[in-house]
Amino acid sequence: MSFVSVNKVADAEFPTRWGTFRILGFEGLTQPGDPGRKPVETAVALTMGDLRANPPLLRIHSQCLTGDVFHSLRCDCHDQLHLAMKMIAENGSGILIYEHQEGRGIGLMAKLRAYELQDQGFDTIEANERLGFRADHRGFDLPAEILKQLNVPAVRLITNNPEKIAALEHAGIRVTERVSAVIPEEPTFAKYIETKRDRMGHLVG
Ligand SMILES: Nc1nc2c(ncn2[C@@H]2O[C@H](COP(=O)(O)OP(=O)(O)OP(=O)(O)O)[C@@H](O)[C@H]2O)c(=O)[nH]1
Ligand SMILES: [Zn+2]
Repeated sequence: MSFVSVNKVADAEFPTRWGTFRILGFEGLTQPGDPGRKPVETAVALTMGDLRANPPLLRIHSQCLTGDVFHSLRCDCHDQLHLAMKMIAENGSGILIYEHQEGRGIGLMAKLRAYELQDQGFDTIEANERLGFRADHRGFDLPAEILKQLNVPAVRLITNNPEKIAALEHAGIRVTERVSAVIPEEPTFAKYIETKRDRMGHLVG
């Protein structure tokens, strides 16, 4: 287990365009000596409604400053984030965990350098590899610990990424259903989606 402890540090009302959530702040203290990990990792959970009746809808969203804030059309992140919030609000309950794993965990500056390489014709995986990274540096143990704190043993996961399902199951959270998170494609991110489908096994198209 990579976390010594995970603590809820805040719980407040959170009105949004799609409805009123609660916003919860979590701090996870990582195992000392865990290479490449910050001593404390944080994540935010937006929750709505009763989380215990059925396996709730869950979205784990990885930070994408360029998509989430600037609505970049290099990727589908912005629309996926808002689709998930809308789905949860329409369902009346669910959880969105927002993790600071910018650029699939390589960080913002490295992601921008990967953009430069993509502009030269490399796909997202090749660009990461040329910078000395793997295709994906994320782990999903913090969201799994947060779910345990929330007494949520099983979820209906909003994702196209089978790795997220495997990671949650491995961490002891049952995924009873996958809910698709496909966004209408823009020409500017067609190659991004194609690489996810053809090289990363994402369930799109
Ligand atoms: N390294 C890198 N990361 C990117 C790039 N574009 C977006 N990202 C990051 O990719 C992450 C989102 O991952 P995706 O592969 O789009 O989707 P996913 O979360 O694995 O799967 P879904 O649940 O289906 O959305 C965010 O952390 C983004 O910052 C890129 O060009 N290079
Ligand atoms: Zn993005």
